[in-house]
Amino acid sequence: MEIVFENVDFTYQPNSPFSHQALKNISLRIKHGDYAAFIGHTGSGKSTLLQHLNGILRPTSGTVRIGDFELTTKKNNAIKSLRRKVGVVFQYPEHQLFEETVERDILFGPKNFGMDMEEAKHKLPVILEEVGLPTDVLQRSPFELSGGQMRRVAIAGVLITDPNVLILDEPTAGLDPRGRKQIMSLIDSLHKKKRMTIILVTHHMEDVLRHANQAFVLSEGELVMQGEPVEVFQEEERLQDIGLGIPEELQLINQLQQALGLPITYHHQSPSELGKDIAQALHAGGNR
Ligand SMILES: Nc1ncnc2c1ncn2[C@@H]1O[C@H](COP(=O)(O)OP(=O)(O)OP(=O)(O)O)[C@@H](O)[C@H]1O
Repeated sequence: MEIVFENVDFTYQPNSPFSHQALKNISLRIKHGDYAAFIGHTGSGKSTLLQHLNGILRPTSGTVRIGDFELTTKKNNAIKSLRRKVGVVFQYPEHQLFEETVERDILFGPKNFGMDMEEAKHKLPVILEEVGLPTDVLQRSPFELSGGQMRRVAIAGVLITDPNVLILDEPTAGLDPRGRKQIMSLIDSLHKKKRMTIILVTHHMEDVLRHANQAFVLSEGELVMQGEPVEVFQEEERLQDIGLGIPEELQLINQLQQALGLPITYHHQSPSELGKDIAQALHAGGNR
């Protein structure tokens, strides 16, 4: 499902003294199977933009196309089928887990969408395996689980409706570094194995660099930069001007390049591979 925004404006409470334009003339394209990351300072419009992707909000003007579905200023009855195909894991999803058992929580979506419940129940073990939870978790209360496990339950609750697009608004907020790494690698595996389009909002620039293939930068409701993360992060000064930084590994590379006058290219290495590249560049520099 390709996602296209064409000249999208969105204003909260139009025609009121509290009116606020949160999106300004946004045009963008996310191809099927992309891993897109949205970054921007707080209040830049990221959540507002995400809410257009499954019809929670509709543009004040302009068009959002998601596959065959067109979201315009007019109301549309097909919104429920869109919501099944575009799953959203909101910020702090554990605040929306409210059923007595994990099983009931995961089955909330299928029930809401009027899906065949026997079929949905049948899928539970597979979905649990995909998100890395044991089956005995099903009869436990969601509130007995760790933060990372609760995020997995929320992701399972979205995956069970079989979406093509998975949207995650700050999925690692409040998790410790280990929990964050686990959730990011779970998202990676969903992207690769299920060939889902991933749309991520995050404040962690390292995660954008390591995982996404497209970065979109919002500032004051405008899309100010877009491209491959490594290209976007080359614009360090522009990013600083809008209150954003670049990942630590790129800062390190930039500093080394400046100090030593040696070219070091980043191409999605693990830290140890990056270390080797730097050592090689230093060695080559020393032999010049
Ligand atoms: N319901 C609302 N009514 C009026 N203004 C709103 C509403 N929701 C958000 N806004 C405003 O719209 C702008 C964009 O908000 P949004 O939540 O999309 O930003 P964000 O980039 O997701 O921020 P954060 O990183 O803090 O989640 C902000 O100025 C915000 O105050």
